[in-house]
Amino acid sequence: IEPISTSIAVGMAAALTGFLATYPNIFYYFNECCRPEWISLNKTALVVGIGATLGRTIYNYLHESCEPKWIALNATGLKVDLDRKLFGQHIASRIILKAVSGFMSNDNPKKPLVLSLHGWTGTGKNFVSQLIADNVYKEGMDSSFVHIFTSELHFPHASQLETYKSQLQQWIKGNVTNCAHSMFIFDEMDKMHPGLIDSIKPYLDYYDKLDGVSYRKAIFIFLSNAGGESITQTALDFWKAGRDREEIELRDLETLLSLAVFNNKKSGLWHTSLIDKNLVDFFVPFLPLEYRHVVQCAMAEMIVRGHQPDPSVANQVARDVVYFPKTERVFSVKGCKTIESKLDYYL
Ligand SMILES: Nc1ncnc2c1ncn2[C@@H]1O[C@H](COP(=O)(O)OP(=O)(O)OP(=O)(O)O)[C@@H](O)[C@H]1O
Repeated sequence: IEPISTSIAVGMAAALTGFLATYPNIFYYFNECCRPEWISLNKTALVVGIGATLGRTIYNYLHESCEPKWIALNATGLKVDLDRKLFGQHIASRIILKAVSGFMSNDNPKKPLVLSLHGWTGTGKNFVSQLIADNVYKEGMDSSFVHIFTSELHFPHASQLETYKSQLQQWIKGNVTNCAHSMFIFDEMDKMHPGLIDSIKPYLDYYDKLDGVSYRKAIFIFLSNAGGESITQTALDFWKAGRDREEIELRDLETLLSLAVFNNKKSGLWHTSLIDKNLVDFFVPFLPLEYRHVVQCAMAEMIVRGHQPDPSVANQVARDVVYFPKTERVFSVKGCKTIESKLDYYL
């Protein structure tokens, strides 16, 4: 390299850079990104963009959506919950686990899952619905995809039947459109107007789509006391015969249940075609609860409240409960329903 020309070249480059530095606009003329006000504008846009993306990510992470992250069956969890938390319901426990696991593992069900839970008051029908919700939805009963209807609360006036019908249909359609894996619980189903039950019938059927909406991944749970008396009679017959309650099988109750529920003209269910169209997948009987189950409920409640479970307190609570029939005093009149409040008195 020739030293004189190199020095001249370096000197000229330095002079040109110095000249350009005193006239920044010349550079901006060719490269507009570097103008200071644009730099600050771009910086602001960048910060806003990153903020928005981050915000959206955090929102999606924390806010429940109709995604597998939020909705997926924990089959082991459901089994454990049914085994450990639900007392005295061996038939219901078995059917529920089989029905829910089978349905949730099917990617392409032909129809929604429809369960009809029957039995005496306080025997665990609402409780089981909660256990199902807890093991399907991350948010459990608080999930925005779990919906509860109570006949007397939501549909109190028979005169407004037509309004209720269209509201209920819109509500179901809207929610299933929003999330196919929605769950609908209808409490006091036997008190629901037959016309209203009929209005939801299309959603329970084997349709691929209705008005562009598929209902096949939804879960419908109907709760009622219908059939409770005949279930109780069977349990009492077993007790009188000295037979173990766990020996009672679904087939011992099925016929009785259908006769009691579907031949009972006072029952809302009887008037509907839900039954003869076979839209209910499983009829689930709940047995009346005995003294020992009430003790178990009291013990469980103590644990829930963070107390050391005390058998003597649990027995005191169970002794305070009313049992029927009057002579035998085998089954708790209110099941485990009042145990929670009774416990306040003893703790
Ligand atoms: N079989 C059971 N095992 C454990 N706990 C139970 C059982 N049955 C009832 N309980 C307890 O009693 C409470 C009330 O029961 P639940 O509401 O499930 O009764 P239900 O059968 O739905 O009654 P109803 O027909 O009057 O609505 C539950 O929240 C639960 O704590």
